Amino acid sequence: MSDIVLRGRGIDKYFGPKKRRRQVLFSVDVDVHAGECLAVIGGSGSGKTTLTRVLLGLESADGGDIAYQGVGIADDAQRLRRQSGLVFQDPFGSLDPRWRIERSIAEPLRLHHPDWSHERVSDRVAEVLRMVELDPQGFRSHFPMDLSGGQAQRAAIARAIADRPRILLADEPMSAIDVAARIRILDSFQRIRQAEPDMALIMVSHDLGVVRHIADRIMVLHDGRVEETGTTAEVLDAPRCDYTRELIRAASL
Ligand SMILES: Nc1ncnc2c1ncn2[C@@H]1O[C@H](COP(=O)(O)OP(=O)(O)OP(=O)(O)O)[C@@H](O)[C@H]1O
Repeated sequence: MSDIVLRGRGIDKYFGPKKRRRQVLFSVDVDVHAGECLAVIGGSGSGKTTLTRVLLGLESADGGDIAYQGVGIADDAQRLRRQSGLVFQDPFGSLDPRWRIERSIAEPLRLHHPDWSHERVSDRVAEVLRMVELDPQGFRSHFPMDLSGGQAQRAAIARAIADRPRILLADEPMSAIDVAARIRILDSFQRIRQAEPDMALIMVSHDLGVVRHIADRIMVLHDGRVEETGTTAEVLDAPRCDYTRELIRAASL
């Protein structure tokens, strides 16, 4: 398989004050390969969000090692932050309500590439808006409040990928969006993956239909422990664990 871009070994995480400390991740091992979509699935509270935040250095781990492109993230957190994009459940939380969409997408580009001309920034904004099927002509001058939830999520995705991240984390990106609008978001992710074949996509999702559609591999978490990891077909069509079978059965109800 392709290169490992992010590797976690023995990741432990605790929450809470000293006396009531509760462990939420138990010695989790995870590899994320360049260019793949790794889906992280599991019941509510199983640790999906915590694991992905720890992997990207947004939260500290209490045990274990995480390396980005072979370098421990404790020594180089800045580089990982800069080379990762984040998409969350609520798109309006990622877009400043006072800014037009153009500015929300352009701002990180200007920050990271002070040498880029106005035209170059503007061209990249248009390019990423087209990737998520938002016509730059109209949408670049809209404010978030002018957009539907699905459009706002696609604008948030455009913002997250504008600077060509090596890793894109999408945490339940469709769960707050109407069912009818979800397909365009999935299409946007597919288009981005084609345009950026080395970018790794880590997708946290409850929706096994979405996962089957987009993921190459799946990691199943249960109460902070890895139940199984395998290709999408292995995990969804021939699960090895009872817990995975339960998740699949529940999803088909
Ligand atoms: N900041 C925090 N402080 C204390 N406990 C936390 C914090 N964040 C998460 N937890 C706890 O850690 C456990 C794992 O939470 P996490 O959000 O990672 O699970 P999840 O699988 O993403 O859940 P969901 O699918 O409901 O979003 C849960 O018991 C949660 O209550």
